[in-house]
Amino acid sequence: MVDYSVNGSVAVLMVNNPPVNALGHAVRVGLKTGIERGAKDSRVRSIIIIGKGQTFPAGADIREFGKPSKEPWLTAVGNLIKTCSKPVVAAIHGTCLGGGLEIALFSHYRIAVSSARVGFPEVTLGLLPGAGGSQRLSRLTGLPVAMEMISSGRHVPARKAKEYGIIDEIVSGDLLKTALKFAQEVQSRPFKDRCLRYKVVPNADRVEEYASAALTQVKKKYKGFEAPVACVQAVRSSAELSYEEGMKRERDLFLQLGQSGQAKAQQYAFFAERAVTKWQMPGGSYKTAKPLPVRSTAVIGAGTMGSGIAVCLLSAGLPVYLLEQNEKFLQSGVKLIESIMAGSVKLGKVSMETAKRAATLLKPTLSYDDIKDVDLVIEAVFENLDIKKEVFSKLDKICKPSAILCTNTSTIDINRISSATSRPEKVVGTHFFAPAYHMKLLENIYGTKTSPEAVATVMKLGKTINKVPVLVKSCHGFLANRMNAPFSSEAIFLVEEGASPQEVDQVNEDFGMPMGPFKVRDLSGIDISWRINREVAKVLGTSITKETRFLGGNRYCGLNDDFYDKGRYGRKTGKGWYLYEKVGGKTAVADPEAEEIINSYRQSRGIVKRKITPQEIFERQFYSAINEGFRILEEGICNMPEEIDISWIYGFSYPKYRGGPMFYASQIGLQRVYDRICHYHETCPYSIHWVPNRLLKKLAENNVPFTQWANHVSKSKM
Ligand SMILES: CCCCCCC[C@H](O)CC(=O)SCCNC(=O)CCNC(=O)[C@H](O)C(C)(C)COP(=O)([O-])OP(=O)([O-])OC[C@H]1O[C@@H](n2cnc3c(N)ncnc32)[C@H](O)[C@@H]1OP(=O)([O-])[O-]
Ligand SMILES: NC(=O)c1ccc[n+]([C@@H]2O[C@H](COP(=O)([O-])OP(=O)(O)OC[C@H]3O[C@@H](n4cnc5c(N)ncnc54)[C@H](O)[C@@H]3O)[C@@H](O)[C@H]2O)c1
Repeated sequence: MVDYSVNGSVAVLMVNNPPVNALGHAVRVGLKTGIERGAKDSRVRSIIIIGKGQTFPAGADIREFGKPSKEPWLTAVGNLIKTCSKPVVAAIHGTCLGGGLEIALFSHYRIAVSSARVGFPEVTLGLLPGAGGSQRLSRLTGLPVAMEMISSGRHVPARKAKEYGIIDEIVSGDLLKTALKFAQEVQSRPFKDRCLRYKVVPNADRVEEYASAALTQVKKKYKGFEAPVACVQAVRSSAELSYEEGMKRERDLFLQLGQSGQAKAQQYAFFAERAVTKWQMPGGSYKTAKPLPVRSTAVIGAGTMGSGIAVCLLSAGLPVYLLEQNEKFLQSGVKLIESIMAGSVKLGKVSMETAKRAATLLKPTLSYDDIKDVDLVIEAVFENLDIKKEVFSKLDKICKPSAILCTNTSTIDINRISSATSRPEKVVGTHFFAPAYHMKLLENIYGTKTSPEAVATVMKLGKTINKVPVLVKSCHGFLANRMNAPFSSEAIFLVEEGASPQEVDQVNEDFGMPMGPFKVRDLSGIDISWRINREVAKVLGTSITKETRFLGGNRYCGLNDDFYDKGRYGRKTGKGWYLYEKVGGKTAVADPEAEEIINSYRQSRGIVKRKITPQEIFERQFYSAINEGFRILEEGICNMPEEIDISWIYGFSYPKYRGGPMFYASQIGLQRVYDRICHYHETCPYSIHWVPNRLLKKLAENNVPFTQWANHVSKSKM
C-alpha cells in the first residue's frame, strides 16, 4: 500500500491504493513504517510522500467510518511526520483532500503541480477534518479562509492554494523528479520552524468577529446541516485554545458529528451518488455499452426548459442548434438564454470566457435542415403527445441515422413517443428538472426498444454537463414525478381537510425541504398544474368540473382550480396560495383572501375543517411517496433504492443530511412505516397511493436491512 524506495539521499513513500489512494488502515501502517524506516536509514536525508496513479491521497477511507477504528490513527501518523528528524516533502498531484491534506500539512514542505486541487470536503460527509486540519490550516491561511474552506468543503486549485500559503511551490514537469530535486535542496536548510504546530494563528484576537460572521453565513447557506457550524467552532478553537487543547476539541467535535444521523446519511448519499452511475438495463450496462460521441446538439423548443437545457449544453462547450416554431418564440428563447448566462456570470457560477464562448456556440434556427448532422437532439416542446410525435417523425426523417433522439417529457411513456420513428432504439428520455440550468438531476429513461448504446450516450452526456444522471425504465411519470404525485396530492388533501398551506409548508421546511409544496406550486404556476390536470382528464377520456371528486378512480381536490379561476396563478400574478409583494415577487405571506377561497371551497362541499397535527402532515406526504417508491422498485422502474434517493436529493432538493426518502424510511424502521401506511389506507381510503405495497410489507416483515433491499427487488421481479 505504501512503496518504500531510496533515490540517492531521498526516501520516497509512494502511496499505492487505487483509485484515490484513500488513507485506509494499511496505508496508515505503510506511512508509519515508511517514516520510521526513512528516519533510521543512514542513506536518507529527506523524505517525499507522493501518490501513485491519478492522485495524492484524497482523504481517509470513508468505508472505514462507523467500524471499530484500528491504530495507527491518522493523527499519530501525522505526529510522526511532524517530529521526524528529516524534512518531509508532500509532492501533490490530483486531489489532495481531507486526511490527505492533513498529511500534507503535517509535512514540512508542500509542492504541487498546477492542476492539483486541495481541500477539506469532510463537511460534505457530515464531518470535519479530524486529524488536525482545523488547527493547522488556520495557522497558515488565517481564520477567515480556514473557516470558509473547511465549512464549505470547496476544492481549491493549486495556484489559489499557493496564494493562501498552503502550497510552497507550484512545479511543472515530472512530479517525482522535481520532488527529488526539491527534497535534496531542502536537506541543508533548518526545517523545525516549518512545523505548523509552533506557528501562531494570524489575527487571533479578531476570532470573535470572524467566527460570528462565518456562523451567520453558514447557518444561512447550509440551513439544517450540523457539520458546517461545527467546522467553524473547530477552527475557532485554533485561535482560542492551545494547540493540544484545540486538537482535543477538534477530535471531540469529530466524534460527536460522526455519531450523528446526519453524517451517516451524508456518507450514504456519497456512495449512493456513485452507485447510480453503475446502471443496468435489459441487454446492457455501464460495463458493456459504449457511448457514442456527442460533438454537436440541437434543442427543439426554446421555452422554459429548452432554454435551460441549451444553457447546460453550451456551458459544457457543446454547439447547440436552437429550433423553434416561429421567429418570435425563437428570439424570446435566445433572450432567455442570454439572461440566464448573464445571471450565472454575475453569481460567479460561470466564467466570462465560458459565457462568451457559449454565445458563439448557439445557433438559433427555424429549419430542420440545419440539424441534419447533429449527434444528439433534445426535444422540449409542449407536453402533448401529438405534437411530440410530429416532432419525432420529422427528426427521424431528417437526422443522420446515428443521431440520438431525446425527449424532455416529464410524464409521457417513451415508447409512445418513439413509436413515431423508425429508430426506437435511438430514442431515449432525458428529463431535466426546473430550472434546468440549476437542478443537478438528469433522469434518463429507456423504453422497451431503447439501445444500451443510446443510454450510455445520455449517461455520459449527463456527466459532461455536470449533472447527476439516474437511469429509469419508462412508465407514466417515471421515477421522480411518479413519487412526487402522491406527495403533492396529499398536501392539497390536507388543506382540503383543515390544514393551512402555511402549516403544510412549515412541516416540510422544518424537515429540511427548501420550500414547502404550496410555495413550489406558486413558483411553478397554478395554471401549469391546472393544465396538467386537464391533460390527465383528457387521457382518461373525461373532463374536470366543479363536481369532480374523483379522477381515474382516485380522490381529486378542486382547490387548485378555484385559485386558477380567480386568476391567482402564483408568483407570476403576485398571488396564489400566498400573497407576494409584487408580480414576480418572491416574499410569500399568508393572504386572508386565499384563506377565504379555501373556506368557501370546504363549505360548498360540506367539509368540516379539522385540526391536523404536524405529524400527520408529515406522514401523509412523505409516507405516501415512500409507498410509491416501493412500488417503483417492485415494478423494476429502477434497480436500487439509491436511485430513488439520489433523484429526490438532486431533483427536489431533499435534504442530503436525511439521505433520501428510502434511506429515511430505513432509519424510521419499515414496520413502523408500513403500519402507518396501513392506517392511512383505512382513514383515507380513496387514493390508490395508500394501498400498502407488497414489497414494503415483505421487507418489513422479514426485517431486511437496507443494503439487502435491492436483492429482494430482483427476486420480486422474477
Ligand atoms: C478522531 C479520529 C480521526 C479521524 C481522521 C479523519 C481524517 C479526515 O479528516 C477525514 C477524511 O479524510 S474524510 C474523506 C475526505 N475526502 C473526501 O471526501 C473525498 C471523497 N472523494 C471524492 O471527492 C472523489 O472521489 C474524488 C474527487 C477524489 C475523485 O473523483 P472521481 O475521479 O470522480 O472518482 P469517484 O467516482 O468519486 O471515486 C472513485 C472510487 O473511489 C471511491 N472513493 C473516493 N473517495 C473515497 C474515500 N475517501 N474513501 C473510500 N472510497 C473512496 C468511490 O466510492 C469510487 O468507488 P467505486 O467503487 O468505483 O464507485
Ligand atoms: N416546466 C417544467 O417545470 C418542466 C420540467 C421538466 C420537464 N418539462 C417538460 O419539458 C417540455 C417543455 O416544457 P416547458 O415548460 O419548457 O414548455 P414551454 O411552454 O415553456 O416551452 C415549449 C416551447 O416549445 C415550442 N414548441 C412547441 N411546438 C413546437 C414545435 N413543433 N417545434 C418547435 N418548437 C415548438 C413552443 O413555442 C415553446 O417555446 C414539456 O414536455 C414539459 O413536460 C417541463
